[in-house]
Amino acid sequence: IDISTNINGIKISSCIMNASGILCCTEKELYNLMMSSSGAVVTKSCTIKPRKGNLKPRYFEWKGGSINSMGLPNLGIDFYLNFLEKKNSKKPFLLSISGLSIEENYLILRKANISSNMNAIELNLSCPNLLEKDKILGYDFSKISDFLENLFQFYKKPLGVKLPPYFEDFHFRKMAFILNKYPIYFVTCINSLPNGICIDINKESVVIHPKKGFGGIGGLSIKPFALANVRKFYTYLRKDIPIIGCGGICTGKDVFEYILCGASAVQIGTQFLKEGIPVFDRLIKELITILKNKNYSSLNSFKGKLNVF
Ligand SMILES: C=Cc1c(C(=O)O)[nH]c(=O)[nH]c1=O
Repeated sequence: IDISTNINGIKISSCIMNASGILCCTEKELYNLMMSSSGAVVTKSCTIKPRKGNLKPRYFEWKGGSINSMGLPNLGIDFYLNFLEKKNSKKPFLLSISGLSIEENYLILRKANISSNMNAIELNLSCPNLLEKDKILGYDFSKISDFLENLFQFYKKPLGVKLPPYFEDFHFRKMAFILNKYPIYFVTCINSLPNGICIDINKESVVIHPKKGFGGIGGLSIKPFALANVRKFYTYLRKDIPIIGCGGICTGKDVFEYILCGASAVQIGTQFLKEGIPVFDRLIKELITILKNKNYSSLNSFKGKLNVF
């Protein structure tokens, strides 16, 4: 049973990897991922300078998943480029970047343009936890269009994008139309659902400190929306743009559902934080059991073949 995948030439031994942001910020975390069964290593979205992130509590788990307003804590682009230079592993690395402004993204990309050891950039267009005033870039179609137009003038290396969830067909068509104009290496759907709140009824309060308790929702409860985003982009994107699914994956069955919707690989966020490194071996085992029972030999046997009535 082959559960490897190929993202535009990047061969990934197992289609299951970590999601950006989860246990992938420090040298130790990146090393652990590099040595794990995660098919690739996705780094914490980085900025030009190190950031401490938001005040705590900034993460909370509930039965439906997680809420976070981390505020982009990371060690800065130079740390991640340096880690990539000195790593001695063949495992693919996706370097996630999330500048606080278009200009900062250009600065970071110019630095990344020099590095040879990363397999691709995952350009985060969907951080939901910046200041109230900041819109989610992924929802500003004209800004994105201009940004990508300028970006691809100078950035010629593999680059994919991480998108926020969309909910209307028009938005999927609009975003796919923009992305289809560029050499986009992959699309990761979705980032957390923006600006939810979770409540503690004993304290009669919100559960996280930043932004009056509003934060990105991840985990189990967002899976239906994430599957829908994968399916929509699988329908509207150029066939040569692979999709990486992300959102609420807890079991091998969930992984199967994403591939059925058209994903070529998946990323594990909240469940990875809950379970740690062993989550990858468990999901691989569960997925292989499902493929065996269904007599499928590889992902291509069923990828995108979701039946509709
Ligand atoms: C990069 C910042 C992000 C963060 C964060 O650092 O607050 N949380 C998310 O759920 N998604 C993000 O993209």
